[in-house]
Amino acid sequence: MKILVVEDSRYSPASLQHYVEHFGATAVCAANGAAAIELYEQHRPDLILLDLTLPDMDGLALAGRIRAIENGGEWTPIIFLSSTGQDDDIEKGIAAGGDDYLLKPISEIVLGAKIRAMQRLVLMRASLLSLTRKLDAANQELTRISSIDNLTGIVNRRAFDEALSVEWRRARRHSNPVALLMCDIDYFKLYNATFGHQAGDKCLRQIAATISRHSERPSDIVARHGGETFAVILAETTIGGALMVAEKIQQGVRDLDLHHPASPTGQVTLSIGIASAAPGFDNPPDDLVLAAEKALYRAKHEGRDRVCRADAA
Ligand SMILES: Nc1nc2c(ncn2[C@@H]2O[C@H](COP(=O)(O)OP(=O)(O)OP(=O)(O)O)[C@@H](O)[C@H]2O)c(=O)[nH]1
Repeated sequence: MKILVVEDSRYSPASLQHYVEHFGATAVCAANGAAAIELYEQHRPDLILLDLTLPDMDGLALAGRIRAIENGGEWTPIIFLSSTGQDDDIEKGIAAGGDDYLLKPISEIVLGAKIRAMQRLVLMRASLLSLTRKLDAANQELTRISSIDNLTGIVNRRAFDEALSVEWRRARRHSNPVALLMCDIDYFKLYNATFGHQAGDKCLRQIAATISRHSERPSDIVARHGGETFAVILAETTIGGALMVAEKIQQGVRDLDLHHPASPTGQVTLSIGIASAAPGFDNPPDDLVLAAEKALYRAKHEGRDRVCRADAA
């Protein structure tokens, strides 16, 4: 334990330092406020013993300065040393950010007891801080896990809804369009029936990776929207831009050359519905989803393995 001892050494030569070291702690000594601040910044002690009367500044003011320097969540116990022990002094000391006080001349036994008590608090606080940090990390991991689809590793429907809503509001602020792609694997039921569920899962992972690879901008968000349906949010993208991305994705899937004998093309293909809209105050993001879904439905209806566009309201 490191203790910063701040007192005018002219009046109590080295005795406090002696006591502190007697308790197995390391003493760092300052004879005035300016030196105390410097040593505090340099050593970040575990405890401060602070005389109320210093040659260059008031002990109360120094306590306030130290509290102002501490980082958020940091807290160094301060014990004031008072020669009067008047209620007023004590009250002011605690109000200035102190935690306890000691009456001068200092009793070695009382000092030892207070150091032990503060040490307990410091240890408790450190373990609380470490627990809080672990809890924060666990919470972050939980949030990450709860937004990821287990099978494909891309974001899930819940995170998609959230992301679209955030993007929608951002686009409204900047008067930008938002585009949405709804990509659905053709005849996937038959794929599962032909090759089994495990092969179906593998196919879903490959399609997710291919869609992600061709959604190149950092702001593009690829999500698993449902069983074999994937959604792509494209920020600041018009219907023309969305069409280009959709065609790249389709080509990427064709290039995978996944054998699908039950499909008329003999390959795994995608049908894609695209929509783009400029968010206003009276068109919710659901309208964009609906428009892209309608376009996807048309792509299916018109024979699959194609991109259909719709203009959202
Ligand atoms: N292997 C696997 N299959 C899934 C998963 N989620 C959904 N499916 C299957 O995806 C199939 C989707 O079938 P449908 O909605 O009839 O669509 P489709 O057979 O692709 O036909 P179209 O979309 O009209 O071309 C169903 O058989 C689901 O069981 C999954 O996580 N893994």
